[in-house]
Amino acid sequence: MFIQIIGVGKLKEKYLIDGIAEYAKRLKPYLKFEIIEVADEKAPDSLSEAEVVQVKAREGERILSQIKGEAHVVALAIDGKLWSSEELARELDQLGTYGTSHVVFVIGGSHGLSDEVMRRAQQRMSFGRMTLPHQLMRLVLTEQIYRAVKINRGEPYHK
Ligand SMILES: C[S@@+](CC[C@H](N)C(=O)[O-])C[C@H]1O[C@@H](n2cnc3c(N)ncnc32)[C@H](O)[C@@H]1O
Repeated sequence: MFIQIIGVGKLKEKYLIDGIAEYAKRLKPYLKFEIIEVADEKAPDSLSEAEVVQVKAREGERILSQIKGEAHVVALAIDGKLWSSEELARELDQLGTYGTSHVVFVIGGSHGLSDEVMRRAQQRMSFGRMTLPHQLMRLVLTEQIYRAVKINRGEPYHK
């Protein structure tokens, strides 16, 4: 299986870069894994509602331009469906079983994902009702993908 994560903005914090690199390395024997960073839209801190929609739309265009037609897209959204680690593992397993070999997880920028990206997504996954910084979300998601792989292979990992 080929799994991609698309995130907005360049990762800056060393601890996040190192953490993601560690899980990417652990994933390597099991599947093809890639993180794509699209540019974030430079904007002042205080924006009107219309400006926020515009920022999300521009970032959304960049995200959509990176998604291949056949890819199964999972958008990360606070109000999405809550999945346990076992459910994520099962979803990936089922997708693979029924012929979907390319899964793209999409994480929004600081204002979230555009409606266009949400419409492209086949599924919306929530990590709970708390808002996580989008860059930290990349690390948490990468670890959960690794956990899912270990669950599906029945291999030992942290409980
Ligand atoms: C800082 S959050 C954006 C917050 C924005 N107000 C919103 O409601 O989407 C940036 C991105 O991180 C992801 N994210 C943050 N917390 C999440 C959570 N608890 N579950 C799923 N995704 C989350 C989402 O993709 C979100 O678009």
